[in-house]
Amino acid sequence: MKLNRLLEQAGREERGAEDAIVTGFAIDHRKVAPGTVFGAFAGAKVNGEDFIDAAVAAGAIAVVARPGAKVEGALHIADGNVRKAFAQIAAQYFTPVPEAIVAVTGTNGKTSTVEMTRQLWRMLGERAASIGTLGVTTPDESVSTGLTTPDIVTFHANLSGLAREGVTHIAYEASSHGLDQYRNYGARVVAGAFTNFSRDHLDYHESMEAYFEAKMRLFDEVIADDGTAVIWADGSEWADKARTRAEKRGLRIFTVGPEGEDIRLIAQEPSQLGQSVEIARNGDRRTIRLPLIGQYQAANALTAAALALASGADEARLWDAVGRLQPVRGRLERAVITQSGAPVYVDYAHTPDALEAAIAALRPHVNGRLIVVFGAGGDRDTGKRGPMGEVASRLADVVIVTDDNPRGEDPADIRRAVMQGAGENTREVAGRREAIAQAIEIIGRDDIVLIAGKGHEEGQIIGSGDTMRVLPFNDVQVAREEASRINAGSQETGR
Ligand SMILES: CC(=O)N[C@H]1[C@@H](OP(=O)(O)OP(=O)(O)OC[C@H]2O[C@@H](n3ccc(=O)[nH]c3=O)[C@H](O)[C@@H]2O)O[C@H](CO)[C@@H](O)[C@@H]1O[C@H](C)C(=O)N[C@@H](C)C(=O)N[C@H](CCC(=O)O)C(=O)O
Ligand SMILES: Nc1ncnc2c1ncn2[C@@H]1O[C@H](COP(=O)(O)OP(=O)(O)OP(=O)(O)O)[C@@H](O)[C@H]1O
Ligand SMILES: N[C@H](CCC[C@H](N)C(=O)O)C(=O)O
Ligand SMILES: [Mg+2]
Repeated sequence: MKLNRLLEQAGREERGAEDAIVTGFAIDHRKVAPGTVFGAFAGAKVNGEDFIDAAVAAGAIAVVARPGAKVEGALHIADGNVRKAFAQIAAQYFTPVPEAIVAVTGTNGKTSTVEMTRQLWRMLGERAASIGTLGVTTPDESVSTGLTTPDIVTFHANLSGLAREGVTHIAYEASSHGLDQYRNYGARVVAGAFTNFSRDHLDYHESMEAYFEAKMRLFDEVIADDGTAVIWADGSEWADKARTRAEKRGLRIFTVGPEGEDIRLIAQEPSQLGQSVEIARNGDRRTIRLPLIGQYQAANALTAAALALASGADEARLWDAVGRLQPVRGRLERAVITQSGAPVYVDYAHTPDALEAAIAALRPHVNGRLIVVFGAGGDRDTGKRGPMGEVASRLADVVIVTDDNPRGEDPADIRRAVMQGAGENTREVAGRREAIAQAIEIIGRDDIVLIAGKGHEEGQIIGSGDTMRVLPFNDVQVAREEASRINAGSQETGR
């Protein structure tokens, strides 16, 4: 595509050589090829401007950079907001895109909600995909990207690649990091949901207000002018604030939840393998049998239903589809039933609020003790560790604090920080496999084990920088292995 045509479409004033043709986009100079538009971003680790010369030498024909940056040998597209300008131009290049794009933000529930939205669309006969922590999931496959919101080039390339494959509906996860860095800016988003807001990522955002501001970029800038803001309305202060922001922008408001006006959650009744959910919608009451346990999963399912409605789904068939939702990988997933008949669940709770929600989800199903195994990730928000210890210790019966992804930190230091918030019912066990084994060893017939924090993850990240290693580790698999090892051992000893 001609560079000048692209710039014109993006509403830019700059013009390059008449015959210049754009062949791609890159934000890493090592990915520049002849004809690339390079984005020089000032990052957390290094300054992309240091690589402008190298990018031009590799064939970049235009560089999006701050007005003060030095660009020689290529067109300087100067903008004070480099990431946003780059996203706007890239969006003109990567076309077509799916007709219905929706986004989900919030501290917890993004992955679950995008996955459920994808499932609903699929049951309604659409060719749907999702992009998020679980990777890019299409009608045919699932591919990991390593990030919740991929980088801007990967994101746009995926949108247009999927559209070319015939995907018409996409739900993506808008992480606060992604929103803050305009990693998903540019494409037309017809609806966006705000699930909830609580403590996380304060290593990056520094204050709850700054973290909230990053999330609000979804309503302020990402959703299309005529789009819909879906808000989980639970009466919390943050839900109200989110609503005010969406109203200010002039978006259509769709509220769902116990305080919701468009879908009101009236009652939830847990059953053996799921729950019945009573809602009011357009003056009618209806009960949905949801094959998923836990209040939070109902919240995510209803938010997904709201997104489907906001993007034009046929309501006559929607509620039946909600009743057929499948569990999301690593979210209250039952890993194994031990020899004693007690289940072991794996969940991705890695914030105090999520731990509380996961424990609350399982509580109605426990007659004996709820045993929780978890830790906290290294090189991430340190202030959430004590509160996670406190929540688990207060709400579970037995707590085993162990390692998550230690990254660049000493795992003993992380465990100690978690233990600070915990009480008498909590013990510390180094090594996640050993901790899982100990939980399964003490499980009784009426007990339930919850292994929290890593969910679907396939590896354990140890070390950082050049010494970083990812050791294969999946909680579901380890729980199965330990359960069968312990089972075999007890048969041998005749226990
Ligand atoms: C702190 C953070 O968010 N960092 C992300 C960010 O990097 P950055 O812009 O700060 O980049 P940098 O490494 O300082 O480099 C600056 C620029 O120079 C370029 N560069 C760098 C080196 C070089 O040799 N040549 C070159 O051109 C880089 O490509 C970059 O454009 O942008 C990169 C590309 O988009 C991301 O890969 C990177 O994610 C890092 C690896 C990361 O760990 N991110 C986590 C914290 C994250 O984003 N998590 C959220 C999930 C949160 C949740 O689920 O709740 C996510 O969305 O995944
Ligand atoms: N609606 C919700 N309210 C409270 N907690 C929730 C909710 N949905 C999920 N959780 C908890 O948060 C965990 C993570 O869920 P999910 O992966 O859907 O969230 P996420 O927002 O994508 O997380 P991440 O920030 O890591 O991408 C779940 O395993 C569960 O413990
Ligand atoms: N998306 C989350 C994942 C945390 C998962 C947990 N296992 C950890 O490593 O901290 C984050 O980047 O904070
Ligand atoms: Mg996620």
